[in-house]
Amino acid sequence: MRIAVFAGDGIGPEVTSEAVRVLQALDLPGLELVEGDVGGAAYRKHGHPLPAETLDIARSAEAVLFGAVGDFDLDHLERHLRPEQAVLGLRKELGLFANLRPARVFKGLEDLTSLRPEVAQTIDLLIVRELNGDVYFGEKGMRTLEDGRRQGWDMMSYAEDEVRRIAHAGFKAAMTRGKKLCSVDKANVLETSQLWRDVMIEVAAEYPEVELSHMYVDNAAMQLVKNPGAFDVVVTGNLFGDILSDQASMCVGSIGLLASASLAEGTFGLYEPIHGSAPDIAGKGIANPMATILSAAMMLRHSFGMEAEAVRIEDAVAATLAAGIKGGDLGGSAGTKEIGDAVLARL
Ligand SMILES: NC(=O)C1=CN([C@@H]2O[C@H](COP(=O)(O)OP(=O)(O)OC[C@H]3O[C@@H](n4cnc5c(N)ncnc54)[C@H](O)[C@@H]3O)[C@@H](O)[C@H]2O)C=CC1
Ligand SMILES: CC(C)CC(=O)C(=O)O
Ligand SMILES: [Mg+2]
Repeated sequence: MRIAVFAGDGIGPEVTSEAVRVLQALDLPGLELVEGDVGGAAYRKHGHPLPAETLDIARSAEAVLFGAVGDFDLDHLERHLRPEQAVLGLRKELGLFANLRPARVFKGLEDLTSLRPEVAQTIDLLIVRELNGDVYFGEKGMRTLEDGRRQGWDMMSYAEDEVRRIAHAGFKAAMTRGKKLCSVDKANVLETSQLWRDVMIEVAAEYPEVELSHMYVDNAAMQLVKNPGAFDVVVTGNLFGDILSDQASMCVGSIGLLASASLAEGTFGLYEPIHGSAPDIAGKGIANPMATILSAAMMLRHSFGMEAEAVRIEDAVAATLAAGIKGGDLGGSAGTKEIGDAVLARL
């Protein structure tokens, strides 16, 4: 079990080390953890946020456990050298086009979410976000116009095959869950979204058991707060999925709880919390490591077929929360290590 561990910046190393402790406690056969530099930390050491040796480590592994990247002190750098390029680069280079972001309410947190408890407790949804296209990877630029105004642009585009493969990922996920797929787009104004919608309808014919619906992204943001229990699987593009998943995290209590898996066709995957490097709390030992610990559980399930071990981790996290052990993000006072200890004790 060769796992690449890329902790990154800010709270990345703090939350990743707790997830690593959990993996080590499981006594997994042949577990081998290989660390690599990413993000601002890698830029400071190697002059690049995603050095070639880091990419090699990822390619030599069966899975990547990723913390977070981002360093406001490096915002002056040219875009291709900024820390965030590490995670974008890994997603692109490794062909990780499907980003699975589950959100459900843990027992004991029903009244801590940003929703009414009776609304919050209905949430059990999965956002399937396309991860290799859209405005993040389209042609982009900045120029100064003749009249001196600056103009910036980022091209939004999807090719049919890119939509088709994420559509299949969405329908397949729906088949393992409640068989409802809501495709979120902005087809009333965007050509990209019209193509997206056309392809979703075409692929739906291969999954007659799944009920496909369509929703504009602005309405989806509203419904996520009004009636989140109505969603089962949401399939959407890179930008909309990025935004809606942060929103979904607050519907279930905190961004410190939302895990993710970034997948290609096979069993290889990159697993990371959905949050960033949180510079505002970095170095204080107060970040919630649960999202990263739950990402490790997703890794065991998907990349190594270890369902029982994944469930053990998820149960230990749930039991920790049910016992009232919470970080500051959930109104509690437990620190990063204390939460890690509590999860380990319950394993
Ligand atoms: N995948 C990645 O590596 C990502 C990187 N970023 C980068 O991270 C940096 C910070 O971005 P922000 O917009 O501030 O987003 P962020 O997700 O890092 O933080 C947003 C807010 O949530 C809080 N938060 C995040 N994770 C938490 C945790 N585990 N426990 C408790 N509180 C937590 C933070 O303290 C902050 O108030 C930027 O450089 C950004 O580009 C942002 C998102 C994802
Ligand atoms: C660098 C960003 C695109 C990362 C992010 O916000 C995310 O993937 O959720
Ligand atoms: Mg995001």
